[in-house]
Amino acid sequence: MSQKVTPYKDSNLGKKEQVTKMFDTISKNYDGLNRVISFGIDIKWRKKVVEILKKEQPNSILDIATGTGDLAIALVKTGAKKIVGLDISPGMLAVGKEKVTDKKLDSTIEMVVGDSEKLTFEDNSFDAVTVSFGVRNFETLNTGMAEILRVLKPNGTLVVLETSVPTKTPYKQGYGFYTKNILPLIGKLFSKDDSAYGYLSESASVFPHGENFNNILREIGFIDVTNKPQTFGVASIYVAKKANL
Ligand SMILES: C[S@@+](CC[C@H](N)C(=O)[O-])C[C@H]1O[C@@H](n2cnc3c(N)ncnc32)[C@H](O)[C@@H]1O
Repeated sequence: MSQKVTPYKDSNLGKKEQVTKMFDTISKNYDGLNRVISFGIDIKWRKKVVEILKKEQPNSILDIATGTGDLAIALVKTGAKKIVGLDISPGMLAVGKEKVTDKKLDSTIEMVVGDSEKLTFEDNSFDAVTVSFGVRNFETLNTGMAEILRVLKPNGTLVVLETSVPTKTPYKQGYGFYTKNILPLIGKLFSKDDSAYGYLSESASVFPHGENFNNILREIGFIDVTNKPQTFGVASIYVAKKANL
C-alpha cells in the first residue's frame, strides 16, 4: 500500500479533489513544464509505449489520466481505430482536446472526463489500456488498477509509464538532489502552483515502483507482468496482460 501524499498540506479536500484542483490550475503550463523537468526525454519514453503496443495491433485503446493528451495522440501511430483519453481534470482535458482538434484527430480520439477508480465502460471493452504518469496520482491505486483489469478485453495489454527512483549510485544521489532542490524551484519559477512540483517529487518518492508495483499488478490479477527501467531508472515502463479467459 502506498503512502498517501497530497498536493495541498492545509486543505480539507480529499486527495482526488486536491489532485483535480492542482491539475486544473497548472493545465495551461503543463506541457511546457513537462518538457523542462524531463529535459524532453518524456517524448522518447512515450514513443517506447507506442512501439510496445504497435506489435499488439490494438483496435481500441483507453488512455487513462490522459491529461493534455500527448500519449493519446502518439498512440495513433499504433494504428488503433478508436482511442479514448480519460481524465478527471476538465482543465487538462480542455488543453488536450484543443491539440486533438488542431491535429484533425477528432474522429479517432475522444476525450472524456472520468475517474479512473470508477470507470463507466462495460467489462472487456478495450484491447489495450495505457497510463502515463497517472497511476501515482490515484487516490486508491489498487481500485484504479482493478478497474483497468475489468475494462480490458481478455488477452488485452496494459502499459504503464511512471516515474521511479534510481537505485544505483551516483544516479540515486543525483535524482535525490534534482527532485529535492531543482524541481520545486522550477515549479516556483514557472507555475502558478508551486505546491504542484513539491507534490511531484514527493509522490514519486513514495510510489511503489519496480518489483513492488509488479507485485501489486499480479495481486490484482494481471499476468505476464514485466517492467523496464528507463534513463538510469528515473522512469519505468510496466507491461502486463489480462488472462485469456
Ligand atoms: C502528471 S499528469 C499526466 C498526464 C499525461 N498522461 C501525460 O503523460 O502527460 C497526471 C494526470 O492524472 C490525472 N488524474 C489523477 N487522478 C485521476 C483519476 N482518479 N482519474 C482520472 N485521471 C486522474 C490528472 O488530472 C492529470 O491530468
